[in-house]
Amino acid sequence: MRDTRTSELRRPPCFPTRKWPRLAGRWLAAAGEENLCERCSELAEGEGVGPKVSPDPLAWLHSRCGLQALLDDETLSQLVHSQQDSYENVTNGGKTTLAKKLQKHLPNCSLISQDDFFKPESEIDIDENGFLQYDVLEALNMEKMMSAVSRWMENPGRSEGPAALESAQGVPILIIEGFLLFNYKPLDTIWNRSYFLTVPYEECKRRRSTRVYEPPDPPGYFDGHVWPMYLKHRQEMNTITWEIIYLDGTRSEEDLFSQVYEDVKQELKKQNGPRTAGVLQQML
Ligand SMILES: Nc1ncnc2c1ncn2[C@@H]1O[C@H](COP(=O)(O)OP(=O)(O)O)[C@@H](O)[C@H]1O
Ligand SMILES: NC(=O)c1ccc[n+]([C@@H]2O[C@H](COP(=O)(O)O)[C@@H](O)[C@H]2O)c1
Repeated sequence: MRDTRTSELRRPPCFPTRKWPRLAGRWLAAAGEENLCERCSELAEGEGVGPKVSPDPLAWLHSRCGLQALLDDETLSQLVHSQQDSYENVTNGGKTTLAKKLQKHLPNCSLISQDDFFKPESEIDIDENGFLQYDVLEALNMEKMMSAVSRWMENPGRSEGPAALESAQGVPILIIEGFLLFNYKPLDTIWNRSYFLTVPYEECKRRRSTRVYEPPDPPGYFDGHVWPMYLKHRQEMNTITWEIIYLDGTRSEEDLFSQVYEDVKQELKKQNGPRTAGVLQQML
């Protein structure tokens, strides 16, 4: 394979720029140039490799030219997934766990969870594979979530329970946790601190497989919808200009809590007034 070839491939939008040439090179090297038919070679050099959200450029090439993929599914799957090790993912990253622990330890702290604002199943779109499209902003009633944020801003602080009375002296803090916060423009200006929990593909998939959503994930849902949507949303986050603190979600719950707790305390020392912090998970 000529070295120049990978640099000529157009990067699918779902891959981070810095990783694309290496990934493309490894895929093509693994396929072997002799395995690419003439039409696929033309496509690779001309139109670019890969549909918008597929981690599977070779299969895409062959589907475009009418041939079947020459690599069997298992080999292709291993290849594709071996590239994801360093990818961050968002679902099951430990957002809720961390956010609840912070709320417990920070005085006068309120928590809003994006998960509470999913639309009913009857309003969720379905794609051509029959997958319900839950991992998109359109699946969430974001206007309702924004109303909850506005209500907190108008009257910061917890209103419920004796704990609120005990901690009423503390600076009001609002934690918003969710898997699609930084892609929602109306929230862009409200963050005082932004955290993004990341976990590698394999760990994310493992954690997701132990979790039961309503409705439960059908077979193939993680690779067919959840992961591609995550990659797409991460790509969109490339334009964000404010500081996001990335946290390795494979660290222990205690470690993660200590780091963010200390950081929030430092932030509180610097400024007075109501604070908002976003804990963006990771997906699922
Ligand atoms: N730091 C961690 N290390 C290992 N597992 C974790 C950690 N934090 C959370 N988990 C586990 O991962 C799963 C998802 O956690 P959760 O907090 O609900 O994630 P999210 O809100 O990001 O979807 C749960 O089973 C939880 O016990
Ligand atoms: N709460 C619901 O109604 C519902 C239903 C199906 C899937 N989900 C999943 O929830 C995930 C986001 O929540 P977590 O970040 O807590 O995992 C999405 O990946 C979505 O697929 C939620």
